[in-house]
Amino acid sequence: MDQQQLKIEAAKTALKYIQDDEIIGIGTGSTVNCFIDLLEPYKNRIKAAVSSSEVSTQRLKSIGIEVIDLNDADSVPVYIDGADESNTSLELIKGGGGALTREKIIAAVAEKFVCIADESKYVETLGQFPLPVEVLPMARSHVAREIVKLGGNPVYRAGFTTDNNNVILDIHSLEINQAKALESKINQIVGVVANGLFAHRPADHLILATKNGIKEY
Ligand SMILES: O=C[C@H](O)[C@H](O)[C@H](O)COP(=O)(O)O
Repeated sequence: MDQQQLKIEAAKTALKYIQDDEIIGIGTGSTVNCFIDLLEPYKNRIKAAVSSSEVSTQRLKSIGIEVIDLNDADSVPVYIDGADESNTSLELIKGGGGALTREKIIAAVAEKFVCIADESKYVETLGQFPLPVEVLPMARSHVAREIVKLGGNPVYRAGFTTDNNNVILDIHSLEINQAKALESKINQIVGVVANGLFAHRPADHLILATKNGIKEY
């Protein structure tokens, strides 16, 4: 099985979390796209979706699923999203697609956060994938200098603007052993909107598609 097939297998396994007449939270990225592509037969059972990006919103609408504002959602029982890395505690790095802030907000609201991923995402130590940080444009250089003080190597994601009209710094060369502490430290830098560490709010479940089958944590 290639990586794309593994993503589809992870997405299929997550279908069991769909409950009739409930609002579902939908993340962003190629793995979540596989999940959305499986949702058409469920569209009359799902009450509505809340979405973490304009791209996912369009994809959901194209198959006839209503997307509502998170402020109008009375509850979000389950949130399905991918990740760039997960460690064994289900702490994640997210934001490779730049959707980290809205993803973090939906994950905070959701009762259950189910992460779907192929085996390449499962790591012992977070940080090989550059950590995305969403930053207000005018604070870009300031935040970059502060990140250097924390030992990281920030790289401006040139030509990319988030759905919130901000920019992304991708932090290279971090070995993340204390994810919660680092998440908090980066959040304290003025100008940071959010960072892609999901440690204070890790996933509740991880569906990992491997060449030897599905593993659930
Ligand atoms: O901003 C993007 C999200 O955090 C994605 O969940 C993450 O980048 C994983 O994406 P993919 O499923 O394409 O590897």
